[in-house]
Amino acid sequence: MTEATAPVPKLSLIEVCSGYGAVNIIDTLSMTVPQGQIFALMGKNGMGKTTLLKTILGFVAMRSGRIDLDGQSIAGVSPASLIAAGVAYAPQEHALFQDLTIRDNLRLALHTDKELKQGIERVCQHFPFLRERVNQKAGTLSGGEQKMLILGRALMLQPKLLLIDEISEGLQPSVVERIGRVLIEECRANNTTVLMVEQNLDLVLGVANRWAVLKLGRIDDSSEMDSGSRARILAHLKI
Ligand SMILES: Nc1ncnc2c1ncn2[C@@H]1O[C@H](COP(=O)(O)OP(=O)(O)OP(=O)(O)O)[C@@H](O)[C@H]1O
Repeated sequence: MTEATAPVPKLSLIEVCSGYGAVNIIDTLSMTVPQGQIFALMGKNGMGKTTLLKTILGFVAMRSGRIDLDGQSIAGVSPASLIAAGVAYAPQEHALFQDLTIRDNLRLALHTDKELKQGIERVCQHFPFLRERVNQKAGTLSGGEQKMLILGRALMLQPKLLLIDEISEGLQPSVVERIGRVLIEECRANNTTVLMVEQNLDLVLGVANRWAVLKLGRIDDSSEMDSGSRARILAHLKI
């Protein structure tokens, strides 16, 4: 009898440590993000969520442990090579060039202008308000509109793995819902895997297949999304 082989996860972290100066912020953290799923990472302020995303991307050095993308170690792989391999990042802050136009901010996601027209069209289908405003400077968009542009730019190259940092912060409920729909559509259309750091529980409950709570640099709890998830997550996040 042949044994069934488990599918290779899109991303796996094994006993990863990273941090700043003498302090480890991420502390022997292990987690697995399955292919094609939306994985929500939650946790109180300062627990290391952004640091974890930056460690995956190589912006913060991994001190020990192992990170695999499609089963292959990404130790020493530059952020630029990861982007070329289909990884995209929608950061929490300082993400846009305020004095560049929306078109030029979107263009920055690409290696060449060959994909520009098609990419802008795809982003404008998700966020139609951008269509009439592509020549406007990004800095003239409202905070919420800028968040949509940040996500749009991360989607320009139809990423295989999308890392998102608190995209819903400060957004009105209808925009949060739109973002949720966009993420679900991208996953269905392109088999995109999403790792999202998120504080908005309704968004997480609406889109995520799995969730984890980060506490002091480690996974404190994790589960597939089910009927008990809401209460469990709330218990972790209460002050
Ligand atoms: N560049 C840095 N140098 C030193 N310490 C840092 C740096 N960046 C973050 N930290 C510290 O690392 C810890 C984790 O920060 P991080 O931004 O990863 O947390 P977080 O869970 O994303 O928080 P939040 O929910 O508030 O965004 C915090 O104590 C923070 O002050």
